Amino acid sequence: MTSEFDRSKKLDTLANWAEAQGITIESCEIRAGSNGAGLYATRDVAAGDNLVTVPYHKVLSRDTVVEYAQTHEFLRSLLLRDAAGAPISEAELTGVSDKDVLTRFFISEILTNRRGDASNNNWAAWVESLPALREMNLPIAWDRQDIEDLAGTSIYDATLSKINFLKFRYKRFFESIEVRNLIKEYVTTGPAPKLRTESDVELAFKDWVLIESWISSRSLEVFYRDQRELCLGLVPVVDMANHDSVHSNAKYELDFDGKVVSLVSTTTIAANTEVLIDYGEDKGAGEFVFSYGFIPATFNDAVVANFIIPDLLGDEEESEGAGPADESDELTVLRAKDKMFGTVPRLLRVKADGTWTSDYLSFLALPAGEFSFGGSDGTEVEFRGASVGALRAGGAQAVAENDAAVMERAASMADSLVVDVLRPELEQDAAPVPSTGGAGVAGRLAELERLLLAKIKTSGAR
Ligand SMILES: C[S@@+](CC[C@H](N)C(=O)[O-])C[C@H]1O[C@@H](n2cnc3c(N)ncnc32)[C@H](O)[C@@H]1O
Repeated sequence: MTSEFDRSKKLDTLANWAEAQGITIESCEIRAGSNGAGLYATRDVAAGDNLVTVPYHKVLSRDTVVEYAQTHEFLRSLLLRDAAGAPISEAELTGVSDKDVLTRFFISEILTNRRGDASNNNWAAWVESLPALREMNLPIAWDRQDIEDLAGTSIYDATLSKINFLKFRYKRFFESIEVRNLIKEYVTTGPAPKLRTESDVELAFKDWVLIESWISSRSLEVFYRDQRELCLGLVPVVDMANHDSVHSNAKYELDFDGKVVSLVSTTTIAANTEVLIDYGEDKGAGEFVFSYGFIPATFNDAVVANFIIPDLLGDEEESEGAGPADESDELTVLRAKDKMFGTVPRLLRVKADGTWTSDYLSFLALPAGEFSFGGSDGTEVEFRGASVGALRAGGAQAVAENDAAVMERAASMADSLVVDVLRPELEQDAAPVPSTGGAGVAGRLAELERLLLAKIKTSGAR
C-alpha cells in the first residue's frame, strides 16, 4: 500500500498506534534496516523478557475481522459473500476460509484508504506500515521472465500453479457485478477519493497479489479466541521480526488463558542488536523463497526440497511398439499405477543428509500382482488392505520402508530421476543470473538445490 519511500515515516507512527491500541513494546523499537523493517533492542535484554505483548483483540484473525465487521458495513458486505461474490447469510460465513476472511479484510482496508477515509479505522496505521509488493519479492509477484529462471527448481511448478489459482479466485470474486458496483460506490463516495485512473474504482489483481504476499510472509498460527485450536493470524509489531536461524534470540508465544501473543527473548540481547526469530527449522530454501521471498544467508545448500516429478512415463501412443516386449509390458504396468495414483502432485522430497522420500515412486514400485479391489462396493483399489488415498499420503513410503524389494525398485527410480532428469535440468538453468530481483534469488535457489541433489546417495538411502 505504501511506497518504499514513505514507509519509514509510517513505521514511526506504528509505534504510537500500537501503544494506543494496548500493544506493549518493551526494550525494543521498530526500525528500518537492511531487510526492510525490523525490531532492535533499545537496551540490554535478559533471556525470557517480554519484548512485545499483543492482546487478542489486536491479533488479526477470523475472530477480530468478524467482530470488526459488525461496525464496518462495507467490510461486512464483503465478508458475507461466497467465492463467486454472491451474498450469503451469517450462518454460512463458517464456509468462508480463514484466509478468505483475512483477504476480505485487507480489500476493505485498501479501498477505505483509497476513498480517503481515515475516520473510525482501528487498523489503518498498521496496514499502512506494511511493505510494498517489491519489498517482499515473493515469486507470485515476479515478472514472467524471472519466474522462468525458477525452471528446474522445486518451486517452479508450485509458483505457476499458485499464480493461476490466484487469478482464478480473483476473477471469480470480482466477476460479480454486484461486488464491482459495491466497490465503485464505496470508493467514489468517500470523503477524499484518490482516483487517478479508471481502474482505481476496482481492486486490481496486483492488490490481490499484495494481500496474498502480506498473508504469506507475515501470518503465524494463533489460537481462536474461544477455542484452543490454531488458526491463521497476523500479529502487529511481532510481524516486524526478521528471520535468522543461527542468531535467533527471540520466539513468539501463545497464551490462551491470558489472551495474548508475545514476543519473548530466548537469550540475552545486547542494546542495538536486532531481535530475530527462526521462521522454521526444517524449511527448505525453496519454501523460504516461495513464502518469504528470500533465502537465508546462512544456507550452504537447501535443507530440504520437494521436487515435482516430471512425467517419466511418456505418452502411450508415442512409445507403442518401441523397445522389447517385456520393457513395454513393464511400462504399461507403470502407466496403470500412475493413473491409479490420480492427479495429486508427484513429489520427491530430498533432504540435506542425502536421504529422500517419495510416495509416488514407492507407489510405482509396489508389486502389481498384490493390488486388489476392496471398499464397501468392491470398486476401490487396495494394496495389502490400504486404499490408494492412504498410500498416497505416507502409506506407500511406509510399505517401501518395510519391504526391501519395493525399496530397491523405488530407489533405482529415484536415482535415475536425480541423475538423468533433475540434476541436468538444474545444470541447464544454471546460467549466471543478475543478482537483483527475482532472477538473483532464483539463481541462488538453483545453486543450493543442485548441491543438495549432488549429495543424494545411490542405492535407496532414506
Ligand atoms: C514477518 S516479515 C518481517 C518484517 C519485514 N522485514 C518488514 O519489512 O515488514 C517477513 C519478511 O521480512 C523479510 N525478511 C525477514 N528476514 C529476512 C532475512 N533474514 N533476509 C532477508 N529478508 C528477510 C522478508 O521480506 C520477509 O518476507
